[in-house]
Amino acid sequence: MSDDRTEVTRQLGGTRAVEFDRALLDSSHAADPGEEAWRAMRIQGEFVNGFDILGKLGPAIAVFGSARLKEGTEAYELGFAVGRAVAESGFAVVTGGGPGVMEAANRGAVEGDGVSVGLGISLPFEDGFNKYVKLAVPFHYFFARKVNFVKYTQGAVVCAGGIGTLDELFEVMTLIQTGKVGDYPLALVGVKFWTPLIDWLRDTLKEEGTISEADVLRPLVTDDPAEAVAHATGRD
Ligand SMILES: CC(C)=CCNc1ncnc2c1ncn2[C@@H]1O[C@H](COP(=O)(O)O)[C@@H](O)[C@H]1O
Repeated sequence: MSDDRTEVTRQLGGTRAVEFDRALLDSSHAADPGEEAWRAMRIQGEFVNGFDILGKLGPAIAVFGSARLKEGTEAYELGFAVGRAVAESGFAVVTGGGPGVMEAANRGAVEGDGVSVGLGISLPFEDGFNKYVKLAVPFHYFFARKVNFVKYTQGAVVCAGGIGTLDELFEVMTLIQTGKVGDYPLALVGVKFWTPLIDWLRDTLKEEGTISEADVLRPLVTDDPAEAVAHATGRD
């Protein structure tokens, strides 16, 4: 591993940090209550570090997408085009800093001469930041990281992904629906990928009365990275 990679992996905290995080959510309450109290300080530190670094970022767009869809897939190509278009629009690209579509978007940001940011998460099986992240912000807690994603971006482009991507999409949709964030445009890239989800929201959730039409209509769904970025940046 190169020195750079060693450094970013170190920033993510290594194995010990992963064990600490599991301990936070351990419902057997085996931990010493005194230690638990100190864990709260560590969480606080994560917010302080994120706010300190990202507060100086300027206009930025979040790009969410699969950790597993690698170079050679359509999703990677789209992620790259999205990252480049975000950078060329004068916005920083903020991803989860990992592999797959996140790497593609950071790579596009570098290609577009833009600011390339990764909000990394320490995971038992992950490998540090992808090599296109130029500003690396390490997190140990998903919830602290999600606050920083939304707080420091003005909109999001969501590419094809799995559980993590859906978590990020529904986090944003919940915050919008409940008025916790105001104007935060959302664009979904990949008509074939996202249409079944939108149909399910409309045909099942809206039909059952658990969401409203506004919730269904909110995200733009497109195959065109330029259109997605114009929407997320509020320039459409
Ligand atoms: C190969 C592998 C699984 C590595 C995981 N390494 C990761 N590194 C950084 N962010 C991640 C990672 N896994 C999930 N995420 C977060 O969840 C989303 C991707 O999860 P998924 O692949 O859709 O479910 C990303 O937008 C990212 O913010």
